[in-house]
Amino acid sequence: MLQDTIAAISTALGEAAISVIRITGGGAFPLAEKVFRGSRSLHELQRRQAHLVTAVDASGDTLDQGLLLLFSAPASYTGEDVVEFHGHGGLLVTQKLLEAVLTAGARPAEPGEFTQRAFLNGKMDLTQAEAVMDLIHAQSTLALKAAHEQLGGAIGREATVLREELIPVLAHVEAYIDFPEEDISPDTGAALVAKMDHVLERTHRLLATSEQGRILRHGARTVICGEPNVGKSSLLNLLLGFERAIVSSIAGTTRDTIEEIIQVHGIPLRLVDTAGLRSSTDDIERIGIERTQRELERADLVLEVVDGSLPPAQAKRVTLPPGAEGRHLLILNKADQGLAPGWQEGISLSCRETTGVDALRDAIRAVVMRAGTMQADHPVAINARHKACFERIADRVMAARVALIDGAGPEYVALDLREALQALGEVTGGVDIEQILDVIFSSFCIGK
Ligand SMILES: Nc1nc2c(c(=O)[nH]1)N(C=O)[C@@H](CNc1ccc(C(=O)N[C@@H](CCC(=O)O)C(=O)O)cc1)CN2
Ligand SMILES: Nc1nc2c(ncn2[C@@H]2O[C@H](COP(=O)(O)OP(=O)(O)OP(=O)(O)O)[C@@H](O)[C@H]2O)c(=O)[nH]1
Ligand SMILES: [Mg+2]
Repeated sequence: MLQDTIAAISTALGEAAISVIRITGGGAFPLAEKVFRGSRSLHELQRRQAHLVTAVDASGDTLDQGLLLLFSAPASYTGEDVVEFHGHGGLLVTQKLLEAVLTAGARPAEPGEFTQRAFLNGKMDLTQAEAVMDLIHAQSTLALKAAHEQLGGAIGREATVLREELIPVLAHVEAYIDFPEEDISPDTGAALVAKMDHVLERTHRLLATSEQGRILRHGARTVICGEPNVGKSSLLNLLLGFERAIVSSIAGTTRDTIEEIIQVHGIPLRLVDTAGLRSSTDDIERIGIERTQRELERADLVLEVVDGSLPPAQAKRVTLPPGAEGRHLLILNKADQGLAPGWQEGISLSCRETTGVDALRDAIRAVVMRAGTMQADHPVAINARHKACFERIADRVMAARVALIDGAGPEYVALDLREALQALGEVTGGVDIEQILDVIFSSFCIGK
């Protein structure tokens, strides 16, 4: 596949020690020849080694001095010829470098285009390409771990296992279409059902990681709620480690919801500070309170804050939406003023003296893990796209299973299995029908 040559600044824009410009495509080397001058001509340069060169613009004026790296296809990130220039990280110098590279004939790369090329050139499957972005966006240790697993091909390997289990089943069923005088014997039928059951089991295990995938990628939605003035914003600031939200002794200080990502024991939490819950006549405050109610409904975790220095009878407790009990923690704040008698449960904590935070972190981990969504020992975590594919796979294999048991005829069973394989191909982006034909005609023996 002949691709045009693209270039981009691959490092963040701004003042930095170093910036990297990447060029990929069939024209990368001739183009680099025009922009980079070294002690030797480019084609003599050792591949995959750093060489000190000078970058010049179209009129030969020096732009920067830096390190040049050449990767010859296919041994590169994209699988094409790749040129990297590592220059001085400055906004203007880097932009001028990119301009020089574009003037020399490259096209500006679209977002993700380097990785897209890596995928198109077979350097990685779709799940690995997705993992590159997960890795960059990871905001917690566990999210990072899951991204590394996926980048290493964990989901692709699962898909391969499922494919290798389904293809012989399909091949077997297809064989009966070609020989209509033969029926699928009960023994064969039972064996095929057993194989489908195994596929279903594996698929469901993968599907069970989708909640974990959502939390790792977007954070567990953690809503801090409670009456005005109990210290909700103080708790947000304490967990964040800096003064994000305004704290004051005036009740009703927080009116809008504030969201920040933190990590607790490697789990990303999307913390939401809310307006204190009370009946209010102030329109703006009322809207804030309604918003809090909505947040509570979609929360993965509710941190209910009360003033623990006051007796429980004086606390107006939050009404939790149905089903939220298991993902709720009560926080008895202001413990520095002494805990009032009567509190039966709850984590005593002082935002002022920063005590009780470790106990809170442990309790948060326990709740998120207990909810059954996070599996610390299972770092694979599918995303929403994978989930849709695996749901279709489970649905189609289930349909094939029913068709087989009902004696619907091999062509119906085959149709469902083909659809399952199609969905499976979509997971990794390698939909390939040839593979099935190959199995039928080479490894599968019909001459019983
Ligand atoms: N300077 C630089 N750093 C980078 C990248 C890059 O493109 N440039 N990467 C970009 O995201 C990541 C590293 N990913 C890479 C993956 C494969 C190859 C590569 O050359 N693969 C060849 C050779 C493999 C080998 O020698 O073992 C290949 O697959 O054939 C390079 C970078 C992170 N760091
Ligand atoms: N003694 C003591 N005071 C605290 C503690 N935590 C917060 N406060 C004080 O309680 C008051 C209210 O704190 P905020 O964090 O603004 O309370 P809030 O729940 O966000 O209040 P609203 O946004 O108005 O709903 C402030 O004066 C804080 O300094 C604590 O642990 N001990
Ligand atoms: Mg507040």
